[in-house]
Amino acid sequence: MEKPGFLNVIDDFENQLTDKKNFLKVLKKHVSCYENEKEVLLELSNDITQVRTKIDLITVFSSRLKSLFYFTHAVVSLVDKQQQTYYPFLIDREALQIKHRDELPSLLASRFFLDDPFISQAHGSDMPVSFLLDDIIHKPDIPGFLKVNYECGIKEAMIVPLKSKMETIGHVLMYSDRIGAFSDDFKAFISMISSQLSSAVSNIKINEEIEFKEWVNEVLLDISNNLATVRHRKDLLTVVNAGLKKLVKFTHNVMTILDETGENYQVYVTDPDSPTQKFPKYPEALMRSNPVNDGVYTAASGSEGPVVLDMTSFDLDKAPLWFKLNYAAGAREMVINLLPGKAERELSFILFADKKGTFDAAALNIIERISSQLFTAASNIAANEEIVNKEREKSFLLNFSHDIAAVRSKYDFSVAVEKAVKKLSSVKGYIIRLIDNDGVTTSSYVYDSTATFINDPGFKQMIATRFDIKDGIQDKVLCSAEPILFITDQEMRRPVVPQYVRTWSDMGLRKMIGVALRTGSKDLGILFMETDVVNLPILKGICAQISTAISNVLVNEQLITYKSMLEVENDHLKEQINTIYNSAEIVGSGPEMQQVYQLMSIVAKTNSTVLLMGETGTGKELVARGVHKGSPRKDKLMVKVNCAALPANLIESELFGHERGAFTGAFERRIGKFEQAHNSTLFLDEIGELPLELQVKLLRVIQEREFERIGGKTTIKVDVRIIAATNRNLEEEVNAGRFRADLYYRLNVFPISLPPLRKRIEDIAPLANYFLARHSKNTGIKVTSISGKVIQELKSYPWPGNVRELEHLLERSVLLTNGSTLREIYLPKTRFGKDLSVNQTLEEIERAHIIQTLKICGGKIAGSGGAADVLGTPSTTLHAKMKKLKISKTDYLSQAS
Ligand SMILES: Nc1ncnc2c1ncn2[C@@H]1O[C@H](COP(=O)(O)OP(=O)(O)OP(=O)(O)O)[C@@H](O)[C@H]1O
Repeated sequence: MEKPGFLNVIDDFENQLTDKKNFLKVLKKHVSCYENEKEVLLELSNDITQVRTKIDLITVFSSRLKSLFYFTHAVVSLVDKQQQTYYPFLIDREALQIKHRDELPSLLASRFFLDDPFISQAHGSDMPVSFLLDDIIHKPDIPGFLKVNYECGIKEAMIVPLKSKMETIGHVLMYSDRIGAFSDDFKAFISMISSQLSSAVSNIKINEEIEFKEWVNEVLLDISNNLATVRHRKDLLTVVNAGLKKLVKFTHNVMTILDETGENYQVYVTDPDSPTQKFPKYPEALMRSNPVNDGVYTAASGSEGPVVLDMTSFDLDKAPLWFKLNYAAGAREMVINLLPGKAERELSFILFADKKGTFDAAALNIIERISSQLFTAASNIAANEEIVNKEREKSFLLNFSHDIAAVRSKYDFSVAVEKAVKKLSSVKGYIIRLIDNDGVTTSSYVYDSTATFINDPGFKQMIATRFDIKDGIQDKVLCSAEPILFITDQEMRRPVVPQYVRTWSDMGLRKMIGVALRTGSKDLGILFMETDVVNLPILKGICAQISTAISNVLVNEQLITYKSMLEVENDHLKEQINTIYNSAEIVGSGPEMQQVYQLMSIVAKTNSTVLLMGETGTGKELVARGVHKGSPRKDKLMVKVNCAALPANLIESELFGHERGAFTGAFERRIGKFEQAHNSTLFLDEIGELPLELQVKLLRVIQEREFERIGGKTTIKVDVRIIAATNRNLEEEVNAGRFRADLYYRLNVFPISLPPLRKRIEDIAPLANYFLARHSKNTGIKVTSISGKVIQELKSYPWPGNVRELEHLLERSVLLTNGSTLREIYLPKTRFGKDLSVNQTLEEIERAHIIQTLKICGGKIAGSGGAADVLGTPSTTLHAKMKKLKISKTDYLSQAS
């Protein structure tokens, strides 16, 4: 191998071969110099082959080479063949002459073109090239680092090409602040080690590449591990960026998602460090839905893998808002990658950089690898979000159903709805319209009281107006099982625009969702709400519950109205009862009579026919008068006809009147009771006694309210209210053929049964006192009280003649009494069969009384009207007593005495 150092020695040697002595001296010196150089070269060679890292190589330069030659510092640059550039690869920072210059970091990060006037002098050459900086520094396109070196005092530079397989892979750039540093020796020496240096550099580069790849893999693995734990969308980019920022020099990023239609995309998740956050329009950009054919997204669709976009090449005016904001934040290059994998809705991953050329092949490779991990993470998040959403929906609807279950009034309802709807964060306003009773219009029921526009005159008018259901909007909602979305702008283009749509437009309500409110198949109304985001399951759940609540509130409101109506009516009835009770002087306040009063008050005001039933003397006529007095006819006298009192032919005339000469003895025209009772009440007492032939005539008057007098031709129309009374069982009379069924049904419109006195023992004392007071007042006999013994006796008596019998008994007894207290009562003997003797034992009296009562009750012991009932004792007690007193059927089923 030829060694330039050795040749130099020969040259020197040749020059100095002047004499023999000198020759040997020179030879010796040069041989030792050569030996020394050889040794150095060998050592250096050894060192270079040991080089594994940049530091090893730096040591070669800084200690080994510097011990042989003078230079200030050396830099190894590498060539990027593809881009035709070179860039610093290895520097000895300590020795660097320009280490304190501000430009250093940017110079170290820069790339320089191979055709610049500096490197082009040596690139492609096999030998080192040195030159004075003064000679080239003023040339155009001189690289910046050379200028800085020059400014720092560097005077000379040497470029040593590094070659591998005939190709220049880089250069050693050596600098010196002295002219003449790069001697031929130096050049020859560095030439000799240049191929070793090239191998060392390539080894370092390969090592570095391997290490870098391993590191990238490690970082990606880290990201992947961390992504596996991400459950929430908001954490997604934080986790990704923590690793990705180590690998790619992007500034920030964002992910987008397509909507259900596949025609629009919007932000899925943003980088928490995005510089666009500072812009006022940031929230709008977050919410905005952008068409996929907006020019930017279009560039990515259809392409497999990441697409790099030069942001400066877009027309900003036409670009989507998010693009403008990112541009304004300094982004100049972006890469957009549609996430691989089958997702329901396409996701994209977008990264921004402030410098063009940031996203090189290596960066794109990493972005592509991250994208597939992102897809898996997003799928996990989507699954998690679905679970969380379902849970949230469930608990939301549960809370709402709790609130709604407590709703009783419209106010409660509006509070519950407002609370629930406000939780659906995106709702800007809502209104519930209910279908009116006419079934063809709707009216506002409740609306969002917190909305900003509620005081607007247009809104006020909208809630005060009834709108036709068939307006193309409301009917559309009511015909649909699903919520319907109305875009206000589109609806405004209808030929006929409903007034409320204009109000939506004026209020800035852009998108209105209409949902039918119905229970079962019955439509109640519509919920309109303005919202961007609709959670269909929640909306449907809310509407189902709202519908139930509305129908409950409406029913409740109706009940409250009815209740207050009933209360008013009840008060009125009570008043009427009092009037009737007082004016008719009906005595008795026991439950049986209370019921009678109740019925009287209900029927009094009407024109209904009343049928009074009850034993003789129970007060049927009194009640008839009470009903009349409580009726609007009270100002006219009630007319009474006793159907039992007259023979059939006379009753007819009595009822309908006759014309003169109608029959023998009819000397004058007679006005019948029906005519007399015109505009008043006709009381037909003892109706059960009415002869059958007259029953037909009566039936006609009752049905047609018209009749003719006997012998008369003109039909007389009357307005008569009929109250009939009987002590017979009319049903039995009908069955026996003695009473016409049709008349019975005509009369039995409003039956009132008067209880016998024995069934209302509690009324006996008040009645007795009442009659006593009345009688003593009428007769002037001052008997003012009744002894307890007498009251007891009165209570024990069965009163077959009822109140009338009591009234008469009191009359008689008062006449026979001395003193102011009635102490003796003269109950009819016949009822007990024989006089009660003072000689009788209590047991005998009791036995006789029970037998007598059993006889009156026809042998009936238990049940209504039975002896136990009359005696006011439980039937079991009566049975026991009868057994004890040896009362058998023969005692009471024989002829009643
Ligand atoms: N609850 C009462 N309070 C005061 N007096 C009463 C009461 N019930 C009946 N009387 C009196 O008893 C008598 C008989 O009553 P009333 O003529 O109304 O009975 P009635 O059922 O129509 O009898 P009849 O079937 O025999 O015609 C009357 O003098 C009446 O004033």
